[in-house]
Amino acid sequence: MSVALLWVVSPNSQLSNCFGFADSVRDGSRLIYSSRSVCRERSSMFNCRPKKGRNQKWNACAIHVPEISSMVASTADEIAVSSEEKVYNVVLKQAALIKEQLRSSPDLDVNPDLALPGNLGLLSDAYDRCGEVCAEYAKTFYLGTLLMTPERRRAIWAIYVWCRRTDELVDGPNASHITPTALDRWESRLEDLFRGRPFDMLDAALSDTVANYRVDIQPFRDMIEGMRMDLRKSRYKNFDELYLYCYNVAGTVGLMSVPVMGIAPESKASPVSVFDAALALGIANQLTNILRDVGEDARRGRVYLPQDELAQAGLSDDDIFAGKVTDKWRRFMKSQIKRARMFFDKAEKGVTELNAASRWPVYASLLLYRQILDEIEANDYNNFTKRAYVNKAKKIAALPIAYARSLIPRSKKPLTKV
Ligand SMILES: CC(C)=CCC/C(C)=C/CC/C(C)=C/CC/C(C)=C/[C@@H]1[C@@H](COP(=O)(O)OP(=O)(O)O)[C@]1(C)CC/C=C(\C)CC/C=C(\C)CCC=C(C)C
Ligand SMILES: [Mn+2]
Repeated sequence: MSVALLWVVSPNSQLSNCFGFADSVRDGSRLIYSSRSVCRERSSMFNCRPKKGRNQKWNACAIHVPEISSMVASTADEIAVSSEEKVYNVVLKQAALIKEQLRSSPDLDVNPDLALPGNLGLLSDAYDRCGEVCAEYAKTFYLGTLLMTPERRRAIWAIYVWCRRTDELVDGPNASHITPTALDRWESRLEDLFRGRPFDMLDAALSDTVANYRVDIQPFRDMIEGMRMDLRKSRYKNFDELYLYCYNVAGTVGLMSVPVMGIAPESKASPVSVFDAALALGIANQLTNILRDVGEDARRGRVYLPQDELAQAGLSDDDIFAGKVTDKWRRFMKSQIKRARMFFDKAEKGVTELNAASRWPVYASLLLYRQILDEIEANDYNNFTKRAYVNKAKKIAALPIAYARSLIPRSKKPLTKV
């Protein structure tokens, strides 16, 4: 006989609340847990974790938050490890690396000159080239990086360029020739550059960056895994699967960036909560990207929206291919937008914990990307034939707002205490 332990860990307080035990848990008429099967509701706002009781093995935890949760179900006593849990383990590892660094050299978050002296000129050219690529592909973001210290700025450019090149493998002009083997080769190049053996000058810039900052290889490997997912998959069963994809292709960017951007020395937030906020920004951006590109992706035979949520809304792939904005579609989109906004809200709380000079580009990208959701609404949810975009005037207006917000001191109530 198994029971459900209703366990909620609030991400903002790290307080755990046990809500009690049950044989079955229902949300209205929907059974979300029964003692005969293990069903776990996942949510990003509430970390549900299984706990062992004194005599009982608690099989599940459950709390239903319809807008942000999805279900991972398995049979018998086995507990399926959700994507959120897998990703959270990566977050914990990144936070541990930063903590270790703060312990060993609390005042020095950059180890400035690990580069070989003879190569400094070449290295500087390599970083300059990264800056040029960044300016070409992401002008606003590039402008934002100019406020950062020169060391941080060039390191972020190097990360940007590696991410852009990785994305181009599956999204660029040669995408149709990209095979899993090509991605394996890209991954061994990554391993090499982390060992100080870069393949080309752009890799050399990243090689130098990862030698100078506590940047872990795992998020980079995971991004390549996201690209593999794009090669083998064009449907996502539920939000759990989509969450993993979003982590791989975008949440990873947040995890790579925090060690370079730096946590403010006066921050009282735990490194875990800052990485968690960075992860949330990546997830929010990717969810927004998916909501913006529904029509475009469908024309490439891809549907990133969770299949189970579509079905619950009475929709199917055919409705997406038909591309008709109906009330059902509007309702569905409203709930998807709501979830994306929740991730943005979570991310926003973390921005002020970053080093002051790194906040502006992050805030700017958050405000600009979040506005795409407003534009989808303004288009009456027609993301089949209309591309939601933020016009130049709105973009320009967002920049001083982002700047002003990045100057506001950290909130008195930190994300989570250390
Ligand atoms: C300040 C800032 C934004 C820093 C990030 C710099 C950086 C290294 C960016 C790399 C971005 C990149 C090229 C990712 C490859 C995969 C990809 C294309 C992801 C999509 C980006 C949007 O790009 P676009 O609109 O051009 O999409 P299309 O290719 O046209 O479809 C993504 C949607 C996600 C990118 C993810 C981020 C920008 C997350 C950034 C998070 C942080 C910097 C963490 C901030 C820290 C806290 C505490 C909030
Ligand atoms: Mn897209």
